[in-house]
Amino acid sequence: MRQDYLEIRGLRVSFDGFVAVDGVDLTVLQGDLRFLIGPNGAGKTTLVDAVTGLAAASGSAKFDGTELLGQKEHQIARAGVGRTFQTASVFEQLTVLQNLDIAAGSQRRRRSLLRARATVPDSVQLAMETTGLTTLRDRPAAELSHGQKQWLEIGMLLVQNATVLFLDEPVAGMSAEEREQTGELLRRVRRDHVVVVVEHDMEFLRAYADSVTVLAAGKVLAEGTYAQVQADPRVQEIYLGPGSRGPGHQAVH
Ligand SMILES: Nc1ncnc2c1ncn2[C@@H]1O[C@H](COP(=O)(O)OP(=O)(O)OP(=O)(O)O)[C@@H](O)[C@H]1O
Repeated sequence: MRQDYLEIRGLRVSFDGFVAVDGVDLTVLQGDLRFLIGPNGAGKTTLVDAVTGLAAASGSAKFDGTELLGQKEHQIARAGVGRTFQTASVFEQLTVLQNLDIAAGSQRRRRSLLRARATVPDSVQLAMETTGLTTLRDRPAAELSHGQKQWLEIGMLLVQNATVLFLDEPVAGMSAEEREQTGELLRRVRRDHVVVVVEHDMEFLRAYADSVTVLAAGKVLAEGTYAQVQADPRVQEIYLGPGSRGPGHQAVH
């Protein structure tokens, strides 16, 4: 079976002379649930912004042979690269199904979109099953829990045929049960997606990360399994250990 991958080489982003991402190389394979961690200001969000067309960057970021840098946001989305934001950007007054329909670019006219429908496109049905939202399909998004909104956002990426998923702190603010369900959801989607999770929650990371990349001051500080990076003295010093600027010391998002 073909295995998709994202390949970032020499990625560099600067803001008025301040280098936020400083020559990052990162390869993420389909099936490998990758977590991207590091202190506040390490450059994690800026890296995601660069690859998804929100920040100008130099170097290279390729997916499926396509160079993403220099392309517009919508072109990058069409190339199969999607992201979520910490604050879910779903349409609150529309139902789960309607949100997914819109994300799928359904051609149905607005009036028919707002009417209950007899059949649901396969891609939308599959996304509801994958995210566990099938029984909530006719609920307005406003009535969903924080966790369910995050899953809906992931579902919206799936129906857009995103193959590379960047997820920004998906479990922030979730209950313990929702976190576990999110972990299981990520395990399901990693099988046929390239998944990069930006996260500060170390318990979640320990439970679900296949591999971890640690960024610090715009550079890759360490990479490996959770156990490997956790044991790395440089990571201890900068992020995980006592006295570091690590997760125990993060501002609450
Ligand atoms: N638009 C911008 N203009 C100027 N500086 C910026 C801009 N965006 C980010 N930065 C700076 O770039 C650095 C990296 O920020 P970034 O948000 O990528 O870090 P992060 O690792 O995602 O941090 P956090 O964990 O707090 O989200 C920070 O010093 C930040 O202040």
